[in-house]
Amino acid sequence: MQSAQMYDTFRVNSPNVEYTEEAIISKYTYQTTKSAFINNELVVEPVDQKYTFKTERKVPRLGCMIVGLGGNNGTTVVGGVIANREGLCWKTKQGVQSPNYFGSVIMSSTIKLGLDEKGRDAYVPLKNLVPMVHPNDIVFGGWDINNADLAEAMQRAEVFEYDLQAQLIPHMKQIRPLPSIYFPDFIAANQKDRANNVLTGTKKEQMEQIRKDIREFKEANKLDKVIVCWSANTERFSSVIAGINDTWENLQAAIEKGEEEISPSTLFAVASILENTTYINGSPQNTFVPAVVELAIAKNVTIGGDDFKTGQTKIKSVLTDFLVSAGIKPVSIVSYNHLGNNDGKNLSAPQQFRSKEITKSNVVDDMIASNSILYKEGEHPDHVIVIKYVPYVGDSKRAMDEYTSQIFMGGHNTIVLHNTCEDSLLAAPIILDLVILAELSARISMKPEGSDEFIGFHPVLSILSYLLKAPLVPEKAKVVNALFKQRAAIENILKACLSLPPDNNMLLEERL
Ligand SMILES: NC(=O)c1ccc[n+]([C@@H]2O[C@H](COP(=O)([O-])OP(=O)(O)OC[C@H]3O[C@@H](n4cnc5c(N)ncnc54)[C@H](O)[C@@H]3O)[C@@H](O)[C@H]2O)c1
Ligand SMILES: O=P([O-])([O-])O[C@@H]1[C@@H](O)[C@H](O)[C@@H](O)[C@H](O)[C@@H]1O
Repeated sequence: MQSAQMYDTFRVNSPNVEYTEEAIISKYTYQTTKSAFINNELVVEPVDQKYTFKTERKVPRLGCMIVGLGGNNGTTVVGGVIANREGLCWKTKQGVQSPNYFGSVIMSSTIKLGLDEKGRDAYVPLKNLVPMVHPNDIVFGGWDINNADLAEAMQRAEVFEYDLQAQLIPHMKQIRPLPSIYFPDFIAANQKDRANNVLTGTKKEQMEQIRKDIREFKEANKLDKVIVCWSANTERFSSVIAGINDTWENLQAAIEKGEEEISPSTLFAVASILENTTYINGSPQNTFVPAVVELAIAKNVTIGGDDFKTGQTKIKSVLTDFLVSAGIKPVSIVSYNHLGNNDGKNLSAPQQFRSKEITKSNVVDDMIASNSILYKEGEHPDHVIVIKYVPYVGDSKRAMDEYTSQIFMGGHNTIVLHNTCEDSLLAAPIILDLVILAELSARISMKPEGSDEFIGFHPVLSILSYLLKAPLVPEKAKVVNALFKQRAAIENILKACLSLPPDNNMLLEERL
C-alpha cells in the first residue's frame, strides 16, 4: 500500500478553530514542562497554558529591498523569481530544466497532518498551512555600491546557465540598483573597484536618503509592506563603544555627528526601523549593536539575523545534534571551505573573515551544553573554521569537514564530508523564506487565557533561526542552533494557528 499521500488543500474540522473573513482564530493549549531543584531532587511538572491564536488572512502586496542587489545572491533571488513567475524553461546538456523553489523550506517542504482514512500519512505543503505571500508576487528592488543593471550583474555572477541568462536578460536589464552607503573601512579593500554607485553627504543625510528610498519604493509599487534584507558584502565587526552605539539616544547623536564607528549596515537597519520596515541581516557582522536592538524594541519593528545558514553550517547544525543526542562525543570539528565568488574575495581579508569565523563557530554551543554526561562544564570540542578564496571555482563552494568523536570504551569515529554546492543557489531560497516567514509572523498574534490583549512575536524574531547561522534572540532567550528543533518550532507554531497538536511521532495507532 502507498504509505503517504499529499493533499494541496485541507480544512480543520474542530470546535477550536474559526475561519472568519479576516482571520483564523484558534484555541490552543500550549503544553510544556517546568522543573525546579527542591530538597536535592529535580521536581518536574507538566504545565498547560491556554492561548487564542489569531492569524490575519489577508496577504499583503509585499516588496523586498535587497542591500547588495547586484551581488550573486541578489541577482539569483531576483532571476529565480522571474524565471518561476514567467515559467521560463532552459536547455542544459541534460535536457530541459524548468524553474522551481527547491531549497525553500516554505515552498518545497511538506508537513504531516495525521493519517488519512486509508491509513496513509497525509502531507500538505508547508506553504498551504496558513495564508502566505507567494514569492512570485514579491516586488524586488534595492541598493548596490556597483551600478551594473541586474542583467549585467547576473552575467558577472556566473550562477545561472547560459540559456536561462539569455531569457532573463530582457527582464533583468530593467532593474538597476539604487546608490548605496559605502564606507571603505568596513568591507575589504579589494572591493574598492566596485564602488561606483555611492551616496555622498553626511552619515545622517545618507541614512535619510535610505529612508526616502524605502518610502518611494513602497509608493511607486503600491506596496502594503516592505522588508529590507542585507545581502551585501560581509562587514568587519563594529566596536561597541559607550556613548556611540550602546543606546539609541547615543547612536542618534553619533549619526548626527558622523562618528566613524557606525557601519553602513547599521545605518540601513536604523533607516528601516524608522520607516517601520522589517530588517533582516544575512551577513555575519554585528549590525544589531545594542542601540539598534533598543530602537527596534521601542518601535516594535521586526529585526532578524545573523548570516544566512546555507551549506556547511546547516549540515553542522544537523550532524552535531545527531552525534550529541546519540550519546557520541564530538571532540574535534574542522571545517574548511574554498570558493571563488566576490563573497570569497571579500572574505579573504582578515577582518571580514573574522566576522564569518564568529558566526560559523558558535553553532554547536547549545548542543554541547545540552549533555553534561559527555562534556564537563566549560569543555568544548576543538572547532576550527578556514575559508580560502580560489577564483577558479567561482560560485561553486567546496566544503570539507572532519568530525572526530569519542565512542564506546575510548574508541574514535571520524566522519569526513566533501560538499560541493553553488553558494547563491543555496542562499536565494533562504532569502525568500526569511522574507515570507518574517511577513507572516507579523500577521500572527496570541492572547493568553485571562488577557484581553493579543500580542505579537517579540521584535527580535527568533522563529527565523532555522535560516540563520547565528540566530539573534530576545535578551534572556536561549539560542537554539539544532536544525530540526528550529524547523519543529516553525511547524508547531503554524499548527498552533490551526489548533493542531505538534507531531509527537508516538504512532500509537500503529504500534499497539
Ligand atoms: N551565498 C551564501 O551561501 C551565503 C551564506 C551566508 C551568508 N552570505 C552572505 O551574503 C552576502 C552576499 O553574498 P554574495 O555571494 O551575494 O556576495 P557578492 O559579493 O556577490 O554580493 C554582494 C554585493 O554587495 C554589494 N555591496 C557591498 N557593500 C555594499 C553596501 N554598503 N551597500 C550596497 N551594496 C553593497 C557589492 O557590490 C556586491 O554586489 C555576503 O555577506 C555573504 O557572506 C552568503
Ligand atoms: O553556510 P556555510 O556554507 O556554512 O557558510 C558559507 C561560508 O562557508 C562561505 O565561505 C561564505 O562565503 C558563504 O557566504 C557562507 O557563509
